[in-house]
Amino acid sequence: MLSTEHSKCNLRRQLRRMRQGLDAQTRARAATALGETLATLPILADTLHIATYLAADAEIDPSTGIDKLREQGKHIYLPVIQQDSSLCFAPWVKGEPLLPNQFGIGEPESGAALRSAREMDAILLPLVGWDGTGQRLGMGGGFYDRSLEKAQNVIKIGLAYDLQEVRSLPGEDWDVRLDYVLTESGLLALNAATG
Ligand SMILES: Nc1nc2c(c(=O)[nH]1)N(C=O)[C@@H](CNc1ccc(C(=O)N[C@@H](CCC(=O)O)C(=O)O)cc1)CN2
Ligand SMILES: Nc1ncnc2c1ncn2[C@@H]1O[C@H](COP(=O)(O)OP(=O)(O)OP(=O)(O)O)[C@@H](O)[C@H]1O
Repeated sequence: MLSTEHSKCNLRRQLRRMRQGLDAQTRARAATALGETLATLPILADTLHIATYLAADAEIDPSTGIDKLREQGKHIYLPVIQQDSSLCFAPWVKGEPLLPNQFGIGEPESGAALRSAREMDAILLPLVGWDGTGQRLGMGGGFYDRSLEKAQNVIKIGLAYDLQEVRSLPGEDWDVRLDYVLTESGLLALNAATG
C-alpha cells in the first residue's frame, strides 16, 4: 500500500513534468487534433449530457472539440468539488463567470443546478497517465474515483497526450477503469469497452 502510493506519486511527478515540457506549438497542435476527433466521435452520437474539464497544469485542452459539441446541441458540464471531496457537475454556460476552486481551476457559480456523475451520459476525464487496461492515474485527490463509484453506465473517456501512456499502472480497489482513451492520435477502446 505504502509502496504503491510512493510509486504512484513518483510516476505522477514524472508524467506531469513530461507534459509541462511540451512546447506551446506541440500542445496547440495536439489540442486541435483531439478537438477534431472529439467533435465527431460516434460513441457520443446518442449522448446529450457531457462532462468535460478546464485544462490546467498543461493538460490536453478539449475546448475546441467542446465548442463544436455545444453547437451540435450537447449539454456541457464542468466538475464542482463537493464538501465530501467528490465531484458534482454544473452546466457550463459560455460567457457566464467561473469561480476558482482551491486549486485555482474555474467552476460554475454555486447555485447552478448540480448533477451527479450518474446523471451524465459521458464524462471526459483529465489524465496524468493511463495504461492499456484502462487503469488511470489522476492528480491524486481521488475526486473522480469517489464520484464514479455509482456511475457504471456512464461512458468514461480519459483525455491525455500520447506520451502519458505507461506500460502498467498499479491498480487499487477504488480505481475506476476507463472505457476509452482519447489522445492527439485518436480514440483507443480499452478492455472494458470492447467486452
Ligand atoms: N482540469 C482539471 N480539473 C479538475 C481535476 C483535474 O485533474 N483537472 N480534478 C481531478 O481530480 C479535480 C481537482 N483535482 C486536483 C487535484 C490536485 C491539483 C493540484 O494541482 N495539486 C497541486 C498541489 C495542491 C495544492 O495546491 O494544494 C499539486 O499536486 O502540485 C489540482 C486539481 C476537479 N477538477
Ligand atoms: N471511492 C473512494 N472512497 C474513498 N476514498 C477514496 C476513494 N477513491 C479514492 N479515495 C482516496 O483518494 C486517494 C487518492 O486516490 P488516487 O491516487 O486513486 O487518486 P487519482 O485517481 O490519481 O485522483 P483523481 O480521481 O482525483 O483524478 C486515495 O489515497 C484514497 O484514500
